[in-house]
Order: sequence, then structure tokens, then C-alpha cells
Amino acid sequence: ESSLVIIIKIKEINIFSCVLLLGQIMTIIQRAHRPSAEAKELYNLLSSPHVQALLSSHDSVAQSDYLPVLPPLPDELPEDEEAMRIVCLVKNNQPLGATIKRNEESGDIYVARVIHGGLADRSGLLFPGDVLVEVNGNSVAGLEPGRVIQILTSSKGTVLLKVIPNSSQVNSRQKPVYMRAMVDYRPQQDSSIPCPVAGMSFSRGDLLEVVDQSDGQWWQARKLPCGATFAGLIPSAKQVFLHLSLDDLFLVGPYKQKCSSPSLAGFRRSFRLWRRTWYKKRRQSCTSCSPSSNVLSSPYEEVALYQRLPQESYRLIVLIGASGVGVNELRKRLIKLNPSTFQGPVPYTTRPMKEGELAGREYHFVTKELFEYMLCNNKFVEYGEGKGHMYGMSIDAVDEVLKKGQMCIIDVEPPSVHLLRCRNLKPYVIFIKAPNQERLRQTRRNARIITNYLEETSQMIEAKYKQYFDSTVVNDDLQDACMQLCSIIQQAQNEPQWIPVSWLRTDE
Ligand SMILES: Nc1ncnc2c1ncn2[C@@H]1O[C@H](COP(=O)(O)OP(=O)(O)OP(=O)(O)O)[C@@H](O)[C@H]1O
Repeated sequence: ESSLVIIIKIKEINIFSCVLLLGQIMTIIQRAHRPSAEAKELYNLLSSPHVQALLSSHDSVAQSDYLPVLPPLPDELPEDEEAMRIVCLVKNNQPLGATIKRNEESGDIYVARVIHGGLADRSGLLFPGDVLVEVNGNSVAGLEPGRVIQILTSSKGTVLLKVIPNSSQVNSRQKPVYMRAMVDYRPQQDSSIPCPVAGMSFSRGDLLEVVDQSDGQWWQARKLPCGATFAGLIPSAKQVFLHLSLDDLFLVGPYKQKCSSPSLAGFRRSFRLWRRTWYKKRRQSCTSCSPSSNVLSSPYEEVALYQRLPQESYRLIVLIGASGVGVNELRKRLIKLNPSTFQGPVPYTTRPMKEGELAGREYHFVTKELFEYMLCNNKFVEYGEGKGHMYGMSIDAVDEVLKKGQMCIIDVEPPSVHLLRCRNLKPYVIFIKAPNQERLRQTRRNARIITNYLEETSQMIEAKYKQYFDSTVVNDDLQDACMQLCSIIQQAQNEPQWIPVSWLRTDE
């Protein structure tokens, strides 16, 4: 309290240096014959480093001259000036942060949009719909919008605008909406964008904070984690669909599924790994088939932060990676590390039970008819055929693990991710990425795998599916990758994460 009083007094007398004054007060107290308890307390307060730092900051701010000095307002203001607003913006090499347009009927040039966090927005003086009358004292009547933009961009230092304020102007601050980009966007390649320099590029998987959706065609957004102070223009969902070709609508990427018919499927090596005896023979060309939806339903997916409640079941952990990168190895290691917490679902098979096996432990042994019935009812996330027998992983088996209060960890082919993305499972997808070729050669010496195409395939999968990845782990050193995975999984289950809002709704 005492220091507060002193600061107030200092402000009142407007002394040049607070630090000097402070020193003097402290000397007075020091020299006092018998300083009172209050004076001693004041001395302690004033000598604290925080108060000293505060006053020294005050001094350095107070003693500085700040630039630029705004020019005076024009002397001769017209009589109807109350209907006008004079806006003086100091550009300092920044863009103005507003776009203009011409009203085709009246010929007026008006502010079409003000970029969130940009110069015009921060001034609080320019609003969408304001009609531009003069720029730097020159009338814009009859000028082409392009010419006005030229004048505005070539103005250095300050820009003086005279505008007729938009009378119907409402405070258009909107609550931000968070979205995950499901497409890539490059404004430089988009001829439809009204102002390419105001455009913001983004890649699939990027998290966007959409701050303004008032324009049906062009939204304003920032990329998160937020680095930019001002927003950029991105196409609205409607605008993306207007300009996408049919090929773009289907996520046709470099990583293609190799099976032509879903009814005659191959299988993941992982299925064989569960039956270790088959492990020796590798079929690099075989992938599993699952009915997958590659159609782009929306270029953006609305997301929200989700924190799992202790009483809720764990999120499904999904590992994805190129065949041979070590997805199954990592999954097995996690389960071995802590089998009471981590578990995999028990797969289904039509093959007969072998000696030493237990129904429901190694496999759920079912008849061919039952397997086909389950297949027809979309019970399998993935299924495959090997040596005349069918193998499949069902959603029910995943659910079983989750209901037991354990963390279910599965590894699937990338296209199968679509089938798992639902409210009940809330999958957390971890991409297991291949290290570079050199490291692959060094680390996989004892692994019986061909590493030639692993890095390339890994990059292809990443390029096509990265919008679904919540995290990435590079499987370089196995031990390190395993530890990283453990800590990511802990975070996924216990810390807030962005998930599609549709997973939070209870009505679906
Ligand atoms: N970081 C690593 N260092 C050394 N060897 C590894 C590493 N990761 C995996 N391996 C080995 O590479 C081989 C292939 O791994 P794994 O079987 O897990 O592949 P995968 O990604 O599951 O492929 P698929 O899905 O086709 O089964 C195994 O022998 C495994 O022990």
C-alpha cells in the first residue's frame, strides 16, 4: 500500500526520474534517527527488486520519444463533416488490412472487408461498408478500384482516408470457430480470391481459428498455434466446392489401395504376425481391404477441445504407418510393457482352433457363414484372407477392450481410419513415420524387411492422410519410439485434445 501511495505521488508531481526519487526517499529513511515501523516497512517495499524494476521501466518509457507523430487534421473541414469520418493510419510498411470493392449501381468504392487484427481493424475506425471518399486528400470518385489500391499501397508512412461511415454498421465480432483443414490451399494459385496478398495458405491437418464467416465466400482465419497477429482470407466451404474438380473431390492421392475388389482381400502382415508361424513369408504387395470412404465431405472439419473425464472409457489408440515401418512391433511392445493397461482386440478367424489355443484369447473362432454375416453387416474394420481362411478385426472386439477399462491399441491400413472415426471410439491416430534411408539401413540390420521403399511409402501415406493424424512418432530407435509413444498416449488420454465437434454431440 505504501509503495502505491508513493507511485501515485510521483505521478502527481510528474517528476523526471522515479528511480532518483525512490533513492532519495530511501536515504531519508536510512538517515532517520529512529524510523517508525511504517517507515521501515516502506524501506523494505521500496528496496524490493520488483518495485525497483517497475519504476525503472516507467522511467525508460517516460523518457522516450515515440514515432511517428501523426499529421494534424486538415484545417478546412467541410460543413457536412459530421457525416464523414477522417481516418489517419500509420502504415509502417504494413498492409492496410482492408479490401475495397465498387458498388456497381452507385459507382461508390467501399470497404469490402476489414482483416481481423490488421492495421485498419486495430485502428477501430474503418468498417465494412464504409464508403471511401478521399485518399490522402484526393477524391476517389470515378477511379477504378485497382487505381485506388495502387494509391493506397504506394503510400508510405501515413494514409489519410475520408469515409462516409456505414450507417447500418453492427459490431461484427464473431465467436471464433475452430476447424481442421481437410484440403491444401495456396492463394497464389487461386484466381478467384479477391485479394491474393491477403490470402492465407494452409495444408491438410492444419488447425484454423476462423474469426469471421460473415462473407459467404471468403472467411478470415488464423493458423494455430497462433503466430500471426492478423488473419488471412481462406475460401469458405461453399467456395472450395465451387472450385474443386471432380478429381479433387475424391481424395485421389499418390498412395493407392492395391486391392481392386473388396470381396477378395489380402491381409496385413500384422494379421500374420499375430500368428507368428506365418511371419517368415512376406507379401509386400498385399494390403487389406476395407470399405472406405475417400469422398471429401467437407474441406473443413469443425473441432473443439475435448478433455476425457475419468469415468469415460479411454480413447481408441490407432497406429498407422507404412508396412514394415514397425507399427506392429511398437504395438506389441506397448502391450508387453503394461498388459493390464494396453490391450489389442481379439481378431476373428474361420480357421480351426489349434492345440494350445483358447477361443476368445488368440482368436474368436467362427464359422465361414458367421464371418460372412458379420462382413455383410459391416462388423469388420479390416479383414483378409490367408491360406483359404478369413481373418478380421471387428469394432465389437475393440469395444470389448474399451469397456473393460483398458486402452485399446490397434494398427490399421490408412484407409480404414475413416471407419473408426466415430463418437464412441474417439480414435487418437498416431502416425509411425519411417526415419531416413540411412537410418533405416542402420537400425533395421536384423529385421527381415526390405527397406528400399519404406521412406518413400511413409512420405506418401503422410501426404495423403496427414489430416487424420493427431501425432507423429519417427520410428528410428525402437526404445526411444516406444517411450515417445507412451508419453503421447498419456497426453491423448489425460490432456485436452482437438476432436471433431460431431464426436461431442449426444444426439448422433
Ligand atoms: N525401430 C526399429 N529398429 C529396428 N527394427 C525395427 C524397428 N521397428 C521395427 N523393427 C523391426 O522391423 C520388422 C517389421 O516391423 P513390424 O512387423 O512391426 O512392421 P509393420 O509396420 O507392423 O508392418 P505390417 O503392417 O506389414 O505388419 C520387425 O522385425 C521389427 O522387429
